[in-house]
Amino acid sequence: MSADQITFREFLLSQRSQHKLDKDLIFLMEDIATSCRIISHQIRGGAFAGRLGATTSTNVQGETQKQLDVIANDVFVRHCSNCGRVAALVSEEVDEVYWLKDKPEAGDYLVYFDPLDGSSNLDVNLSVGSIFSISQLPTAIDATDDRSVLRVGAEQISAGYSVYGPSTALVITTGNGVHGFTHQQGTGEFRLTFPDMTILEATSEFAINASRYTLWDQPVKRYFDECIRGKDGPREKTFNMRWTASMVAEVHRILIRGGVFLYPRDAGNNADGGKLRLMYEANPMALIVEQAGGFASTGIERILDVQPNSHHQRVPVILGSKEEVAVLERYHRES
Ligand SMILES: O=P(O)(O)OC[C@H]1O[C@](O)(COP(=O)(O)O)[C@@H](O)[C@@H]1O
Ligand SMILES: [Mg+2]
Ligand SMILES: [Mg+2]
Repeated sequence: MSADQITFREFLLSQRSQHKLDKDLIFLMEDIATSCRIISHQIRGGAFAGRLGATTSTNVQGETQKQLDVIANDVFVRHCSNCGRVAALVSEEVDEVYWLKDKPEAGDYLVYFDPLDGSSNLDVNLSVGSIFSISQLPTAIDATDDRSVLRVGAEQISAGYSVYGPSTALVITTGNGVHGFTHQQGTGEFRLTFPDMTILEATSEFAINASRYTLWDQPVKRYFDECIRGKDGPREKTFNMRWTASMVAEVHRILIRGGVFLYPRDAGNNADGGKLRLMYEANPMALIVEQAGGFASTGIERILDVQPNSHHQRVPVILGSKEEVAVLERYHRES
C-alpha cells in the first residue's frame, strides 16, 4: 500500500480545506461509507446466513424485493438519519418520502439512494452496488411537502456509488472531480486507489440490453446496427459489447476504460417513461460521469437539466464517453 492511498476521512478533510466542504456533509458522507461497508459485509455472507432470495413483498416499482434490498435500505436509513442536517430520505425501495424533520431549514440535506442496484445479480453472485445523491433545500419549508424534494440534478452537491464486486469500491464526487476508493480488508478502511478518475472521450465499447432490440426506437436501432456492422459499416471501426445487468458495474467499467451505457425508453417501458429512476440512479450517475469528463443524456436533453415531476420518475439514460453520447444525440435529432 503506497502512502498516498489515504483514507476516506483524510481525503474528505483535504477536500474540506481545499473546497470549503461543510463539516456536516463530511459526517453524512462518512455515514454513507459506513452503510456501504456494512452492506458489503451482509452481501458477502449472504449465502451462509440465508440472506439470498426474494421476500414476499413488492416495492413501489412493482418489483419483488430481494431480502438484501430490504436489509440494505434499512442500513442506509439507520445511518443517514444520524446527521442532524438531513431533512428527508428518498429510497428506491420505499414509496413515500422519509421526512426526518417537521420544519426543515434552508440548506438541510436531501438524500436519495438506491440501496442495492443490479439486485437481479445477487442470487447469481455477480456485481451489485449502491447509489446515492445529496442535494440541499434551497429555502426553509413550513411543512413536509414532498414536492420540495424534486430538485434538478444539476443542484446535487455530492453523489456516489459503491460496487460490491471482486473488491468493494466506493466512488464519489463533491463537484471537485471523481475519486475512487477500495475497501481494505483487515482495517475496514476505504483507501484512495483511483484519484481523479476521467472518462476517455472516444470508445468502441457499448452496453445495452440487446434482447430489447425489437422494442427500441429508430435512433437506438440505427446506433446498434452501425456498431454491429463494425469496420465495414459507416462507423468504420469494430465495437465490443458488454451487459452486466447492473448500472453501477457498467458505470464503474466506463470510468476505468471508457464506454457508453444505454437504457433507452422503448415500447416495453414507454408507459413508465423508461427503466431507470431519475433521482437515485440517473442523476447521481450523470453528475459522476460529467465530473469525469463524460456526458449523460436522455437522447434529447442533458439528464442533469431534467425537471423532476415525481421522486420515483423514470427516464431514458445514455451516458459515458462524450463522442458516442454525441452520436446518439445527433441520431435522436435526425430521427
Ligand atoms: O434486467 P435488465 O433489463 O437487464 O436491466 C438491468 C438494469 O436494471 C437495474 O438492475 C435496475 O436497478 P435495481 O436493481 O436497483 O432495480 C440496473 O442496475 C440495470 O442496469
Ligand atoms: Mg438500481
Ligand atoms: Mg435497487
